[in-house]
Amino acid sequence: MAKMIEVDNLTKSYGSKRGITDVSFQVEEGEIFGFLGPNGAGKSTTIRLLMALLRADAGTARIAGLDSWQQSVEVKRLVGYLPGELSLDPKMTGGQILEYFGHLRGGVDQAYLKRLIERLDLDPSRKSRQYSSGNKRKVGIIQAFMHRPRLLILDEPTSGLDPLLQQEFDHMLEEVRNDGGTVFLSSHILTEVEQTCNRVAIIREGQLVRVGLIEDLKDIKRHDITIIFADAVSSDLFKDLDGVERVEALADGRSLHLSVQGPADAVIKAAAKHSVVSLISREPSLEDIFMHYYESAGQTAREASHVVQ
Ligand SMILES: Nc1ncnc2c1ncn2[C@@H]1O[C@H](COP(=O)(O)OP(=O)(O)OP(=O)(O)O)[C@@H](O)[C@H]1O
Repeated sequence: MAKMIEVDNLTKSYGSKRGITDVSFQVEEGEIFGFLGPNGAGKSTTIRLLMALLRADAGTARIAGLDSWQQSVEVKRLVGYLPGELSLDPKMTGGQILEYFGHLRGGVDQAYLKRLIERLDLDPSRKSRQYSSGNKRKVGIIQAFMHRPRLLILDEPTSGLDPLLQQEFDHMLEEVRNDGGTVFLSSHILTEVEQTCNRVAIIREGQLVRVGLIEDLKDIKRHDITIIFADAVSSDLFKDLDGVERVEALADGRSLHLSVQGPADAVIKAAAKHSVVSLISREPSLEDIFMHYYESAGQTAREASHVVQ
């Protein structure tokens, strides 16, 4: 399959501040590729280098075989780009802004644009200064999709979108996938990337720590589960179960807090033998997951062994 994105040893520092170092990965045409990392990891820097909004200190970025920096005009033509922070003219309405982007690009199918506006439930008649951050994000998403680009580069596209709109956005990605389009999207939320992407690169402190299939993320996937029982239940009943890494008995004597890696099946079955008042499961932040996963002394070897393209 053709390579849509090829990044080779891309490096950028901001003076003495770290940006990204030696980042290399490839995205095939037709992939929905996730770029996952905690805040400040270097996602936006990588994306801005891909879009030639920044110049690399070293390394290259190519899109559809074109050099991002040398052939930036051609590159921008074939990409739909959603920046992390979109600045919109506060005096213009959403509709005027989209019309303006449409003129710049040319050839925008007006019926498709209208459908996108309806699907994301945007009121295009309001001035952008009146828009909430979620509405601004909608304008950004629509302008990225509106000319049906071969490649979508989306920097944290769903931040600020409510869950229903996130679902609609997922459908839009699915349609792009079915039409053979390619998507590169960044996120700091593991579950979000899991739901929409087939492959993922993980960046941490400016360096790639992994590139692989979503299925291969099982070992870093964790859940924090809190179970409140009707009566006291000993933590010993849970500590040796499959996937349980840690159990803590809370001060009320009836609640347990567990950190579970992988499926929670064994925990749920063990809990069901008792009277459960409530069970709350949440995904820890990527920062927490990384802190746990990479805290061992063999960090470098472990990271290096996972960078498989
Ligand atoms: N213009 C800049 N000047 C100085 N340092 C910067 C600049 N832009 C980014 N950095 C630094 O580069 C590193 C990577 O930032 P980047 O914005 O690429 O991360 P990110 O993964 O996109 O995170 P976020 O989701 O918080 O934007 C951070 O340490 C950040 O402080």
